[in-house]
Amino acid sequence: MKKTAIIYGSSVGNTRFVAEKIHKAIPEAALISAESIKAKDLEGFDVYILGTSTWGVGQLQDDFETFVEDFLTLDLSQKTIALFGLGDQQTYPDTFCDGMGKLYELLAPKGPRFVGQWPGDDYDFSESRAFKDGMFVGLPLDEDNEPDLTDGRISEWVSQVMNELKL
Ligand SMILES: Cc1cc2nc3c(=O)[nH]c(=O)nc-3n(C[C@H](O)[C@H](O)[C@H](O)COP(=O)(O)O)c2cc1C
Repeated sequence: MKKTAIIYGSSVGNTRFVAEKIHKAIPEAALISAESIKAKDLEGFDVYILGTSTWGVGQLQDDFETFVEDFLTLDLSQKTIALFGLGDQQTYPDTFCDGMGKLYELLAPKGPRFVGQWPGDDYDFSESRAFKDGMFVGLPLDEDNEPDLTDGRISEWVSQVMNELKL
């Protein structure tokens, strides 16, 4: 398997909880908290699975915001990136998982290959910066309202990402 890092930012633990589940599905990957890592220590990885929750109104999680500034200094042109995001579609239907969308917008100009785009049919939201050209840019998860759907979504998404990585 390509050398893979799962990197997450989490304020009250939901994104960490989900990152641990993704790690269970991909145990060969390294699991890293965004608050404890410098970008230069991540240069040796081929694939980054990046997860952030959304805070404020549509903002990146705090640790992830600091991390991503540093991460953007890396050459990402030969790297592959999969995104996952935590949000609350009931309380924030107009900014659902915007943090993941913002993350995508910051990374896209650096030219990585993105995998793990995900359909929106199964969600109930009005607007999301993470929903582009009819698909989510990564996997949205809602631990506040739909925790029972998380395991199934992760399992399907990880299979999809693994298949895309073989292409
Ligand atoms: C003050 C506050 C603001 C939030 N803003 C948003 C938002 O704009 N969009 C969204 O989808 N979720 C929003 N959320 C929901 C969180 O992203 C969600 O609870 C998430 O699971 C938290 O993950 P974490 O514990 O990993 O940080 C907000 C939650 C709080 C408490």
